[in-house]
Amino acid sequence: MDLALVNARGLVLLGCGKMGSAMLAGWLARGVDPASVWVLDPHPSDWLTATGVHINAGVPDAPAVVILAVKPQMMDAALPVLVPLGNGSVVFVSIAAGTPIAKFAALLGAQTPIIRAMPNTPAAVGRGITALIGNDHVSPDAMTLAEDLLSAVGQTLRLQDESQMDAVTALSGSGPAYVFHLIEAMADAGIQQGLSPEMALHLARATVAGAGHLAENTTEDPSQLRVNVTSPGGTTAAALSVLMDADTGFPALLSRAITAAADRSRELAK
Ligand SMILES: NC(=O)C1=CN([C@@H]2O[C@H](COP(=O)(O)OP(=O)(O)OC[C@H]3O[C@@H](n4cnc5c(N)ncnc54)[C@H](OP(=O)(O)O)[C@@H]3O)[C@@H](O)[C@H]2O)C=CC1
Ligand SMILES: O=C(O)[C@@H]1CCC=N1
Repeated sequence: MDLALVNARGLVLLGCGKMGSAMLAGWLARGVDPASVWVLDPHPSDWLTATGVHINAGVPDAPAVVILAVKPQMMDAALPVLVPLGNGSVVFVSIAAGTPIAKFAALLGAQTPIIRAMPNTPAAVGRGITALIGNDHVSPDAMTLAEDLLSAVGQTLRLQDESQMDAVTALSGSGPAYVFHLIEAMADAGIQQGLSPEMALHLARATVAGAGHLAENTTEDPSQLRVNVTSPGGTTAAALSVLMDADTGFPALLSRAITAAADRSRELAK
């Protein structure tokens, strides 16, 4: 990561809630100097205060990068304070769902380098994945800087077209919630089968975490991994006949869920 540039010119973080604090924790752990970070947030947490970053203080004239991490609905109210940094060399990186680059260009100035990014909450443990795309004013060095920052909290992936962002938001941005709900649902089903709540949650959490780790660390694709669990005529086959039902199984359900999320992302753009 180009810490020298961030540490020399500064990083401004607008909004330090769940995603902002997850990313900030990663940057500080990777050597970003707290004295080079300016955070704007109306209700700083105890954790944020203890980091030693500047909080709600005047921001530098030309920081290396500004990260926009407020809710999409708050952007109109929150952004005006940063308009003086637009139309210059300061790179803006927005992680707001559904908010197009054109909206930031309209608010910050048409010449502003703007990157739209979509991270996810496993960033809090350095295991996020962030998709990015920038406008024509983003130089290769600026894109690399944004990628370096976001790779401090996980993997990064460049998009070819901003229109892909709604699907990305629906799949990987919101996706951790689907997996957490899977854990909840598996645990509840285990309780129905007679396990204690503690044991059911323990088994469900470890199973999802272990399966995710295996899926990421093998050359076999997920469908083969599924087959590897499934003995002919056995218990897994019985479960999969329910989960793979064309009308009521996982594929149809997740298709509906991800379509709803992508549609909501498109709505937020309006
Ligand atoms: N959570 C997630 O999984 C993901 C979220 N995102 C995007 O990240 C952004 C932030 O989401 P998330 O972290 O979940 O939301 P949070 O509500 O946790 O964080 C937003 C933060 O912004 C603060 N804030 C509100 N108004 C202002 C303002 N005027 N100036 C500065 N800060 C302000 C809020 O303070 P207060 O709470 O006191 O109002 C809060 O601390 C959203 O745009 C979302 O779409 C993207 C990917 C994943
Ligand atoms: O729910 C949301 O709108 C945000 C964007 C992706 C994850 N959380």
